[in-house]
Amino acid sequence: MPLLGVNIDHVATIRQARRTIEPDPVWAASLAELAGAHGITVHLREDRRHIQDRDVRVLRETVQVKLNLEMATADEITGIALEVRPDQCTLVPEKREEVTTEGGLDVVGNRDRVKRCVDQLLEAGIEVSLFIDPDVKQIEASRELGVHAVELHTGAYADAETAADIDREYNALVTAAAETLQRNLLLHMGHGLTYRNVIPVASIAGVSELNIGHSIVSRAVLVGFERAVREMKELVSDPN
Ligand SMILES: CC(=O)[C@@H](O)[C@H](O)COP(=O)(O)O
Ligand SMILES: NCC(=O)COP(=O)(O)O
Repeated sequence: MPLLGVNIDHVATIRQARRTIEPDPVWAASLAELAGAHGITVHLREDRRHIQDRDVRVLRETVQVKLNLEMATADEITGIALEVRPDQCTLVPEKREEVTTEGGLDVVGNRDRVKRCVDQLLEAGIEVSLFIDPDVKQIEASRELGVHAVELHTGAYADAETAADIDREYNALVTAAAETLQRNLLLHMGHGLTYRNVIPVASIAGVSELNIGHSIVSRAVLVGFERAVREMKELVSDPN
């Protein structure tokens, strides 16, 4: 059974829409833990559009399950990771103008830069995972860097619309999963997984960690909406 890492980035997205203090992703992490999450994932983007430095530092103090920090290979962020020491760092590509992480890290094309970051993290005793497309060349390049795991980007599968496209992208994940396991790398997967598309991915043999965020936060907003309105209505209808 894969472990569930809950990505709480988009709790912070709602907070940053007003640059206020709520909702606090630290509280969301505690609730996720109480609900049985095996891990908490946050992506400290260089542009700080959602998760902030303070969140990562407080989460390091409060999270009792695995804390997974997603990060670019940038020196500034690597410095924060080395200071905060999450249990795991997942290296991801970043583009300022993207809405979300569009593709996997190009480990083949950026070997030296990725290696420099990986080496520093491994030396500090932090587990390292590389967020890559389901591509055998990227898997092999990841293995050569001595990382613990790869996280296969499930976005193309999640975005596929026709049955043929879904099948093709799913088969690519299944093949890449087998290639990953053959190389004795831990197999993680994530991005764009939802309540509708997760079951086939969770069923892939050997997947040990799924990181899921946007869909959980989206559902939380809706399943909590009625109660939130009721509670506000009680306050305004009976202010005394
Ligand atoms: C790397 C990844 O797949 C997710 O963490 C995703 O990056 C969430 O953050 P964004 O939606 O800001 O990309
Ligand atoms: N690495 C994937 C992740 O952490 C969550 O991605 P998403 O579910 O928010 O698309």
